Amino acid sequence: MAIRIGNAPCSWGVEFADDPRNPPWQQVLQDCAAAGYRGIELGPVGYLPEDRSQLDDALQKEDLTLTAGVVFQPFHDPDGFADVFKTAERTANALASQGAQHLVLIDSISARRAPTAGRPSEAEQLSSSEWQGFVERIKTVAKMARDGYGLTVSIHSHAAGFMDFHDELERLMQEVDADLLKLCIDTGHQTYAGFDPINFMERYYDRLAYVHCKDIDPKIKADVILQRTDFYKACGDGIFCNLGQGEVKFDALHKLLTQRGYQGWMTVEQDCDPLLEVSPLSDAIANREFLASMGF
Ligand SMILES: O=C1C[C@@H](O)[C@H](O)[C@@H](O)C1=O
Repeated sequence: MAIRIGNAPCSWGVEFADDPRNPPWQQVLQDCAAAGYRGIELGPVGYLPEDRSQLDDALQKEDLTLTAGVVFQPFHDPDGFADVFKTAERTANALASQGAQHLVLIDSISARRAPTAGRPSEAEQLSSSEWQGFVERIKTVAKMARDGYGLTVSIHSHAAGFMDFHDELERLMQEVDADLLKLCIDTGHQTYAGFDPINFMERYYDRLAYVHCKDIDPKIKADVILQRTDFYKACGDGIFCNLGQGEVKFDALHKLLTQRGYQGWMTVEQDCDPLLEVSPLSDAIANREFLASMGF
């Protein structure tokens, strides 16, 4: 199996399954296939049909494979964990029923962290007991998905959550068993957080399970850091740009992945705000063409 390229519903602005601004899911599958991708992520569970045969038919119609799913939820919040766990189980079930391998865990955006996205030295830290609970909740979900559904579970750092900056990801890697928790590198979020995703990937290559491809506009990043802009405004300002137009070194990514013989999916994600003037289909086409020009 060579490197295969997929996309994800968030590139069409889909972040919450019940958001009335979401495009019809059939449209997303159709666009994704038309733009040249062979795989699609699940998106927030409940957006794509949870009925197995309905989803089967829809994927087959577009010649798409379901690749992975994210649990983008507040792992930092002990009071919300029952809901997080239920969402994770539904996601794991939907993935396993389609034979998708990857479950990706992401601590969602917190009001305590959004104001300091991109600025590790100013960001509020979890207390030591909060951190312990946070790690336990990640482990609990990972065990459920690995042992109950046979999935490969990885952590994904994300701007404005409590698993974002280099030291946090490093600490988690050290504290959680490699058999339980793998790594999903997101080239955009790690660049936004101020560290080099390719270096980190190289260091932890043995734990690399899956890759998300995003790019970051360096001028907008510099400006949001200087102006102390919060995460939401940074997204609205267009910090996540088309692949190849930002500072991520996709040539180095290609070199590393091919040298190491990476086999599996790599997913393009270009988060967009559906309230702005966006063109997900043309962005998806441009991103696929760019990756092809890099040898992917
Ligand atoms: O993996 C991801 C899931 C998305 O829904 C999220 O908004 C995005 O930033 C991301 O990296």
